Amino acid sequence: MRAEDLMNLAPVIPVVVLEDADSAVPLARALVAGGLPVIEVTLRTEAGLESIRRIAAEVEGAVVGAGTVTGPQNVKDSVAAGAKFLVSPGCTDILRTAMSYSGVPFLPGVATASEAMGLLEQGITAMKFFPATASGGTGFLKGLHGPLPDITFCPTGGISPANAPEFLALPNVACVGGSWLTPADAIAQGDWVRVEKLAAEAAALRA
Ligand SMILES: O=C(O)C(=O)C[C@H](O)[C@H](O)COP(=O)(O)O
Repeated sequence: MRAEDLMNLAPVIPVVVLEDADSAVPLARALVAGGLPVIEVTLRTEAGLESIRRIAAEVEGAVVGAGTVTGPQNVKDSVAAGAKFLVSPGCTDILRTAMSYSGVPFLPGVATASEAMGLLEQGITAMKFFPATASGGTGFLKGLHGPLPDITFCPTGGISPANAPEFLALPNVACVGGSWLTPADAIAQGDWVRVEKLAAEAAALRA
């Protein structure tokens, strides 16, 4: 699968931060049931890799990937755990090389025209735009579409149900990412019904 194909699977990629790997499977099931099969589990917490492992092994229909990938070891560990894609907040030469050889699609993070051009020079055309609202939001993406029409973005960082439609309407946006689908209190309470409802609302953002 190419990164572009991954981005077309659903309008929203939930960015999930898990403190307890026991929450991973029911949480992922709720997201998939709501219509969001692509799930990014961040490596920010100790439970991240184990959560990826369990979702990859147990949740039918889920396409689980790793977020907060910042170096080659993260790439190796994530793929070994079963990650089907990789997402990074920014990109360095070392990280790009590791992701390129990972065998799975990846979305390297960029926030400037030069960063995007650096990746384009390497043949990379799918990128995360991060942090999206703080770095110029839809105005930035509209501006970049003129000179760099071949890049497709997944804006993440500051996206909400309120502003997601504006981003999704842009020709160079295939999907958005966000943490709003999996609120920390819902996870702590095991409120999977709420997570499924949030996912269903997000899935309907692009009919
Ligand atoms: O952990 C990572 O790899 C990141 O790059 C950060 C996340 O993508 C954002 O934290 C999500 O942003 P919010 O939806 O505004 O919470």
